[in-house]
Amino acid sequence: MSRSAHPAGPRHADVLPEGHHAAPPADLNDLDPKVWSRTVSRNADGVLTVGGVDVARLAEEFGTPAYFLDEDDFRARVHAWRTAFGPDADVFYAGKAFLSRAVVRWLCEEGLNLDVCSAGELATALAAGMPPERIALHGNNKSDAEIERAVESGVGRIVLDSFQEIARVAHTARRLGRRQRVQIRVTVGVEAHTHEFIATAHEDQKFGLALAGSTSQPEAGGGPAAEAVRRVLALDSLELAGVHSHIGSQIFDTAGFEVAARRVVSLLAQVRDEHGVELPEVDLGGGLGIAYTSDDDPREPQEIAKALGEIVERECEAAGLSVPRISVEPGRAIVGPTTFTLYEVGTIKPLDGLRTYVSVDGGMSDNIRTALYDAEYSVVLASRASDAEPMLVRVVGKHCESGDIVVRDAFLPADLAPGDLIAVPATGAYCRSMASNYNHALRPPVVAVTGGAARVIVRRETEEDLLRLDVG
Ligand SMILES: Cc1ncc(COP(=O)(O)O)c(C=O)c1O
Ligand SMILES: N[C@@H](CCCC[NH3+])C(=O)O
Repeated sequence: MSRSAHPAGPRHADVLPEGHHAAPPADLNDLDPKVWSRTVSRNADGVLTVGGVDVARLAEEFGTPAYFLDEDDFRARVHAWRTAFGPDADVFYAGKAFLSRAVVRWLCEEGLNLDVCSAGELATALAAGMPPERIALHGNNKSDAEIERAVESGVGRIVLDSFQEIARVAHTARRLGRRQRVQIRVTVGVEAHTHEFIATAHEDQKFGLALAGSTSQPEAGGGPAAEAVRRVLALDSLELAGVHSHIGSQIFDTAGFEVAARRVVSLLAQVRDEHGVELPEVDLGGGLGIAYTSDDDPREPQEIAKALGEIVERECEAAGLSVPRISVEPGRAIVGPTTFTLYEVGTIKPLDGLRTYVSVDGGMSDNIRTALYDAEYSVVLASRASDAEPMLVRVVGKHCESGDIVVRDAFLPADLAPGDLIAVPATGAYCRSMASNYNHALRPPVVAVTGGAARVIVRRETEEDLLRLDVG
């Protein structure tokens, strides 16, 4: 990897288009602790380091693009969620955000449970030794094979998503001579303030069973969810442990969770009235937001645990119910901030009066979130510090797609040059797990860094990997 000498960059007038209002940060070398994991800093030479290892060395050893995961930060976040919710609640890490065997082992060591939503995630969890009773299986279209594998291996809960699935899980459990613990996924009718594609509790979408009998009576409890409860309670091979609600993802305020908790508790009260049964569990899902840029203001686990605990307690008290065991399923909030993606800068193309396009050696194949959700990211020059003027940039990938954008709007120093390394923070969630081989890109490795040492936990794909699948 070249570390070229840096030619004088364009002048300020070239790099900040006239009339552009976004303000560059006071110091482009700053690392906002909101968006960077806890062991990230710059060394005396201004080079970004994580876990005591500098990015020049990391790039040399592991290449770019690559995801670098701050293991201490991951463990600290897991611990914070575990202690915030305490022994009377359960925290399930949502494996869809990022899953590997190392991650499963860390979760086991730190006492977390795991939410999986496919056979592949379940296989990874079991292969890495997660006790099956600590696994929950999700999915709106679980296959027979997935249901069978889950029941057979003894997962702690299957979250039922449709009437058809109730019958299918019951049938499989009966055939295998098991009594399967289940929850019912309820759609509570909350409009989460997030991107449409990642909001999951409004009525018109594919997940869950609606609580509402009609949209004008969201609290009525006379809808499909109540019917699902009736059906599950009538089946010997199913044990109804509780209800589940997940309102969406990248959510900052707890108001939506409060409404969800209230509606879920109203269903518990109805179940008690109708069936004389108090369901022991309520899962309020995941979805807690993280800081992708300095403008984002995420809540701490402690604050979330307190708010959710209080609302469930209050509602249960009002309904005369004993308080169920609460569980949550954070994915992004645990792994998102732990990781940054390191890229090498290639082509730099200033567009007069607009912005400068900075092309990197990855793109939408390692981070689809910008293209898919208009997600915002930040970026810094990582291989050196610079006191050059700020230049408005768009960081783009190398794919054949004009929407191949990694960071839509950001500032980098105007002396940026090909061969520099730049780092995009907060890429731990839904980047490697949603990575693709578009243009036959090789998916980047995930490298865990701690205590001055780095090790690959998911290796980089090779051309042989690509060709092995191509059997024609
Ligand atoms: C059922 C369920 N639980 C948990 C999560 C995790 O969400 P997040 O990573 O935003 O915490 C998701 C994804 O949105 C989900 O669908
Ligand atoms: N994949 C999405 C969130 C959906 C998570 C699963 N329901 C993201 O990157 O934000």
